[in-house]
Amino acid sequence: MIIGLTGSIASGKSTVAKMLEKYRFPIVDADQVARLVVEPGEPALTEIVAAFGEEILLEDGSLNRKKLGDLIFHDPSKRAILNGIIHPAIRKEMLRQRDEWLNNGAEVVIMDIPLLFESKLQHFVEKILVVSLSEEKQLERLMERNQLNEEEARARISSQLPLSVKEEGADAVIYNESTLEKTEQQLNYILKEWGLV
Ligand SMILES: CC(C)(COP(=O)(O)OP(=O)(O)OC[C@H]1O[C@@H](n2cnc3c(N)ncnc32)[C@H](O)[C@@H]1O)[C@@H](O)C(=O)NCCC(=O)NCCS
Ligand SMILES: Nc1ncnc2c1ncn2[C@@H]1O[C@H](COP(=O)(O)OP(=O)(O)OP(=O)(O)O)[C@@H](O)[C@H]1O
Repeated sequence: MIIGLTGSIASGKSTVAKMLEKYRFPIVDADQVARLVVEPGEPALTEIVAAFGEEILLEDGSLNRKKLGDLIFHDPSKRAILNGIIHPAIRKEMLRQRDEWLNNGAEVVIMDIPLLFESKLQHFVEKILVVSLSEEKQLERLMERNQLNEEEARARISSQLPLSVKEEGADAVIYNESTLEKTEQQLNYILKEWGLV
């Protein structure tokens, strides 16, 4: 079974993915793949420089992620340009990793895809698990984790679809509002319901 794990920025996908590792389910992580495909020498990085200029690189030739983030989270047209360059490469590598796990005999593969709904990738997966929380808590955790001010954090949140829309498209929802123990209990319940543990 292919499970799509999604949510919104800082809703707790990586936290839930870590809990899933305990069950030894293989995980394909879109954020990790997104870093791989922009390493120096990769064609996507060359295209990013062509679109955003040399000043998007750090002195060592690697991508200045902070600078690119500041640009694309404040400007939908720049975000669309970046997505157009990078998403095809991310998708290709994610499917390659998924197929590698399946060919090696995995029965369950978790695909952690933050933009599953925004990029209309529902057909990639058989079940969709959404990690949700209140916007208040999301803002608090995002500001804390990324050391952002409120305006920067709100720009990132509003560059994605509202969690209410994602919950409607989910097969199951985890509310990651309070303790990690409560989150893990919900996860265990869902895995049992789906016959996976
Ligand atoms: C803009 C970049 C360089 C900022 O890097 P940074 O290290 O600050 O953030 P990181 O990559 O850890 O992403 C954090 C979160 O931001 C959100 N996010 C990232 N890119 C986007 C996007 N294009 N649109 C909306 N939300 C996004 C996701 O929730 C993601 O989990 C980076 O996010 C990026 O390359 N984005 C484009 C690729 C992409 O769409 N990734 C999302 C998963 S497919
Ligand atoms: N139940 C919880 N209680 C307290 N802190 C939490 C809880 N769940 C997650 N966090 C913290 O909130 C932050 C966001 O969680 P996490 O990194 O798992 O989100 P994410 O959805 O993977 O984010 P992104 O989309 O940015 O990759 C992290 O700093 C994490 O440690």
